[in-house]
Amino acid sequence: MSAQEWAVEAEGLTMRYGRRRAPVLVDCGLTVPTGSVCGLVGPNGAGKSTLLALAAGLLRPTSGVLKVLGSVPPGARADVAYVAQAKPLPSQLTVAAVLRLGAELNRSSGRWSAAAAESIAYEQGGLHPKARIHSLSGGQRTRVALALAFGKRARLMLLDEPMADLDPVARGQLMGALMASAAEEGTTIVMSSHVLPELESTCDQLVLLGDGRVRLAGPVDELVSSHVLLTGSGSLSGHRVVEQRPAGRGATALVRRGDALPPGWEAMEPSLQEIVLAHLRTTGSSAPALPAPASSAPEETTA
Ligand SMILES: Nc1ncnc2c1ncn2[C@@H]1O[C@H](COP(=O)(O)OP(=O)(O)OP(=O)(O)O)[C@@H](O)[C@H]1O
Repeated sequence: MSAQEWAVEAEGLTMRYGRRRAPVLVDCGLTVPTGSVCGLVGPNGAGKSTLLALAAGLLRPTSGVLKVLGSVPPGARADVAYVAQAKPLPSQLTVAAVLRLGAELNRSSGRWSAAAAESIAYEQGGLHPKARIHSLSGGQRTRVALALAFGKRARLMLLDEPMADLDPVARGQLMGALMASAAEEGTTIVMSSHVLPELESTCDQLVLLGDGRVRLAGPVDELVSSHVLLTGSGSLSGHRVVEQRPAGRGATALVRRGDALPPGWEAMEPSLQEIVLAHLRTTGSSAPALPAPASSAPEETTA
């Protein structure tokens, strides 16, 4: 793929908040193809919001290369919509005024769609145009933030846990709108989330961060086909084991697909959720990032 075909590309990306702090992201390399829907997962504190804020141009990397739509952020700002986890909006304004502000701020791009923004806020969301932001619930505020993102008709949407405070109907509705935007307009979507089933049904790319590093990244179908879920017992020596857990009298193990099945084990195709959970469980928790080892390749244990 040429550089133009990556919506986001990072190489050796390192970020620390202050010289004395441990780095939050260490030597991260990843690519997100244009037009893809990419799930960004990782434990609390893994650096997902930091990565999205870097891509939005709100933070500067400590070192390494980060390009968004071919430019160093915030170079492509006009083509990027960013919805932060906190969804900051002017609390005294009405919903209609916020959407007017969105139209004003995006006038120069010529791409603003009042219809797209209003559809999310009013038709689908039932918000009153005269409602003030401070009077809205958390989920309703999220809807306004997403309405702005849809109105912008950006080429890339960077969404930080966009569905976290939405009810199940609203989640389905807005995920549907995101998928339609990706399918019909080729919008690239990078979305952090802890809701794995939601990602499984929507994402074609995945990036898993852990301990400040990219632990797993690539097309979902390749990630699934490169793993096998084994049940049984016996030695897994020589196999690249991601995680092994006791189950009944034997064990289940998620391993990287190799040439031959080990004797005594039955193989199944794992779900994306099983793969992500296994990597998350073996990646550690919300501990601070470790100093950089030599490579950012996915880490596995070998039994
Ligand atoms: N402004 C900041 N100043 C200093 N440290 C920060 C700042 N923002 C984030 N951090 C630290 O960077 C690390 C990664 O935080 P980040 O919010 O990127 O993680 P996350 O993966 O989005 O977590 P979560 O799933 O909980 O939202 C955490 O250890 C956090 O304390």
